[in-house]
Amino acid sequence: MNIQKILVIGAGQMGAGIAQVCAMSGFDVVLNDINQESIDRGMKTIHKNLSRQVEKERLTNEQKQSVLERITPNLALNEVSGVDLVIEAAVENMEVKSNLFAKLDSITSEHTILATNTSSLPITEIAAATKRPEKVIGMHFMNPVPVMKLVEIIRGLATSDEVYEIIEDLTKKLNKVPVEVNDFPGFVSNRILMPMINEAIYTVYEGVATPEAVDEVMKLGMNHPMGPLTLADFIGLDTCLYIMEILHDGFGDDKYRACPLLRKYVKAGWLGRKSGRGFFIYES
Ligand SMILES: CC(=O)CC(=O)SCCNC(=O)CCNC(=O)[C@H](O)C(C)(C)COP(=O)(O)OP(=O)(O)OC[C@H]1O[C@@H](n2cnc3c(N)ncnc32)[C@H](O)[C@@H]1OP(=O)(O)O
Ligand SMILES: NC(=O)C1=CN([C@@H]2O[C@H](COP(=O)(O)OP(=O)(O)OC[C@H]3O[C@@H](n4cnc5c(N)ncnc54)[C@H](OP(=O)(O)O)[C@@H]3O)[C@@H](O)[C@H]2O)C=CC1
Repeated sequence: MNIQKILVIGAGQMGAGIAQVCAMSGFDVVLNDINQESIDRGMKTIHKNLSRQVEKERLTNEQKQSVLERITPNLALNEVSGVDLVIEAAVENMEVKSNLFAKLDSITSEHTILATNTSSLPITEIAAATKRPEKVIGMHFMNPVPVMKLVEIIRGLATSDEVYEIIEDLTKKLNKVPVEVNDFPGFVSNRILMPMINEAIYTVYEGVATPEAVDEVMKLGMNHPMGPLTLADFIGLDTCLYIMEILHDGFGDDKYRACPLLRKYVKAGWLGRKSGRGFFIYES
């Protein structure tokens, strides 16, 4: 199948990044969200990223304009047609994703592949909300999408070989590197990354060190590009908490219990960079 038109759902940090890289690789993109403000914010981020590429003389102004023209913002899923692939990047919540996939199943053409950028939820369960589980697949991009090379590709129980190959091929066309992993909570990336972030939060919670000190240790001592608490703020503390809960629930092992300090911050609306405050404070 020849993919030409891609619908990206959710214009948050991941959806905007995915829309940008798809448009930069020549695909027509529809960027959907339930909220006009999120669409505006997402489009502004894409503009900013492309302008930086123009300043660095990696793109011409004309190329920037044609990338932008390939992205159509959208607030009404029912109005979208002719889509070959959907990449869903809405909030990390099974109920939201199941409802979305059931709706997508009823409004898209029979040939349309339905991919999810979920960072931890079971692909098989999301696929079960549709009547086309063979066409449902996990396509897990990393943040920031325009920079990070990896895409984890996850088959659900029923995902067909043909769909897997189409998505692997598409990932390469987006200049990313596909790595296939099995459908287990958190896949590989977040099964390893998130317990480290959670442990960094426990280290602060138990008074072992300040957030600044924890991050310095991991940056200077382990050569991580960002300390784990800066990274948690960057990912979004709400998303980190959802992922820990999915790991805890999915494996039933207390080693994945979310730190109470993480819960407290999320309850306070301290979601990290996107809300202006998390472990650190950010200027907007
Ligand atoms: C939660 C999940 O499910 C899975 C996940 O995504 S987990 C998160 C995975 N991501 C990470 O671990 C990121 C860790 N951090 C990093 O790799 C680096 O800090 C970083 C790439 C984000 C920034 O790199 P840096 O060297 O510290 O900063 P900087 O020099 O400003 O940026 C490097 C490049 O990235 C670009 N960049 C940085 N942040 C960006 C953003 N948010 N969006 C787009 N581009 C960005 C810069 O423009 C720059 O590009 P050029 O080299 O082309 O000029
Ligand atoms: N943050 C990260 O580092 C990574 C996240 N992911 C995954 O990507 C997904 C998105 O995360 P992220 O971009 O960080 O989250 P954000 O909170 O930045 O963005 C999510 C966006 O989706 C919108 N949304 C919520 N429900 C719907 C819906 N039913 N239809 C359309 N849009 C909807 C939200 O609108 P509103 O704000 O109005 O609720 C928001 O604009 C999650 O599944 C997450 O686990 C994957 C890899 C990395």
